[in-house]
This record gives sequence, structure tokens and C-alpha cells, in this order.
Amino acid sequence: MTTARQALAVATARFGFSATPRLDAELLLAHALGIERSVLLLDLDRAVPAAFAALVERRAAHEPVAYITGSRGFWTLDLAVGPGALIPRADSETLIEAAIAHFADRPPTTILDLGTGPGTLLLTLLDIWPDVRGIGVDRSAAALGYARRNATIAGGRAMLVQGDWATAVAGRFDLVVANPPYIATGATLPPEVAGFEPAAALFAGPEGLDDYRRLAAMLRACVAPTGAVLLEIGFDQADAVGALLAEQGFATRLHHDLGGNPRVVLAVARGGA
Ligand SMILES: C[S@@+](CC[C@H](N)C(=O)[O-])C[C@H]1O[C@@H](n2cnc3c(N)ncnc32)[C@H](O)[C@@H]1O
Repeated sequence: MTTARQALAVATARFGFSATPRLDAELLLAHALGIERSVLLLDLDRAVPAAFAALVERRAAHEPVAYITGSRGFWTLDLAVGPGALIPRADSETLIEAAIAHFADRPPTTILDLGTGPGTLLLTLLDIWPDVRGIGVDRSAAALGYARRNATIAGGRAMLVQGDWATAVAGRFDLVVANPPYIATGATLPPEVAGFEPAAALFAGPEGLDDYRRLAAMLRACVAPTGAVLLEIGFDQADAVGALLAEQGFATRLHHDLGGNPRVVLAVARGGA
């Protein structure tokens, strides 16, 4: 009998290309066993199910762990994800922290999440603020399929709409959030990103700024006069995105991620909050 301890050692060695080979192996084995990773770690002498071998082969071919297991933890949520939906990234939690800080005194009443993917930002914020309602927009039907599954978290407070950025919605929102595609088209990405995650969620023209340009031109019309916009940005895009927002009459402030990089721009209408 192969024990979990032995199988994890073999799988970890196969995943040398990954930044987190041991964690990947543990998540896949826990998934194969149908148990939490924390439970797996309590008994590493248990037997390994035959199904684990196929999961190891998929990961060895660079398929992301989240696509193999069908879920990814983000903030306090466990979100369903799969092909066609961007896998939530830890860096995006910077935007959640910025939202909590900005609305520390009083939560917003309404939220608009542009490019919601599997509902990552919207559903996390609705889970934090139980009386708030929001709309998530995405152009991708596949991503919205996962967002609809995840929306049970919000118990009817999330509306999901397929469309092109803010053209899909009417009205003004207290908080508008977006993590648009921001990678320069043609940039080289790791195989597990380039080979599996949707290009339409990643690339945004020669400088990665095309979607910020479109969004900047729309934001004044969809944020409430005293509301706020939070945009995730690439680590080197703070000046360019700040300039696009300034042209539209926004004052901006940066929030940094755990690595110390500028990761989120807070924008409020000049003369607003
Ligand atoms: C970087 S992903 C962000 C997903 C999720 N909000 C997150 O933070 O993990 C960008 C999302 O924007 C969507 N998107 C790209 N172009 C769009 C457009 N023109 N209108 C609406 N959504 C768009 C993509 O389908 C993708 O789900």
C-alpha cells in the first residue's frame, strides 16, 4: 500500500516547476480523498486512492490546481472556478482591504463589479457587508456560469449580467470595483497561466492599458457623486492609470500589496468623498 506520505513526496518532486509543489500535492490528494487538507495532514499513513495518479498527471502537465479541484480560496470564501474563469489571486485581496478601509464608518449601499469573473470581488464584499446589494458584469458566459454557482453565498443580493463593462448596467453605485485584464498583449506568461486561463481575462493591448482607458471614460457615469472606485493595477501601471483617472476628474490614492507593489487605485470624484 502506498501511504499518503509516500505519494505526497513523489508528487512534490514532479511539481518542481511550481512555486508551491508540496501544497499543490496536498490539495490534490485531499481532493482525491474528498477531505479537507487539514484533515489529510492529521494522518499521513492513510491509503491513497487510485484517482490521485490522474490528478498528478494533470498537474504535471501544468494545469492549475484550482481547475483540477474546481475551487480556490479567496479571502474567507471558497469559490468554484474552472476553464473560462480567471482563478482568484491573493494580490486581489488588497482591493478588499482597501474597500473595508474606505468604508470603515459606513458600508456602501450598492456595489458594481466590472469584470466579475467567478464573482470574486463582488461576492467577497457582499459576504463582508450582509445588507449590501450588487451587480457583477462580465463579457464571458463561462465566467458568469461560475459566478452564478458562487452567488448562493450572497443569497439573492447579487445580480449577474453578461455585457461589455458598464454599458451593461444603468444607475450609479456607491462602490465600483474592477480588476480588468492588464497584461501587455504578447507578454510571456508561465505555462499554467498561458496554457489554461482565458486570454480575454489577461491581455489588454500593447501596454496592458486598453481596458483602463475604456473603463476610465465610463466610471464618472456609474459611480455615485460621493462614491468610490477601486481598480486593481499591474505593479508598474500606477502612473498611467492615475493619469487616465485624473483626466476624468478623479482624485486618486494607491494601496500596496504584501510585496510592497502599488496594486490598487482608489479614485473619488474631485470635490467628492
Ligand atoms: C482579470 S479578470 C478578473 C476576474 C475577477 N474580477 C477577479 O478579480 O479575480 C478580468 C475579467 O474581466 C472580464 N472582461 C474582459 N473584458 C471585458 C469587457 N469588455 N466587459 C466585461 N468584462 C470583461 C474577463 O472575462 C474576466 O473575467
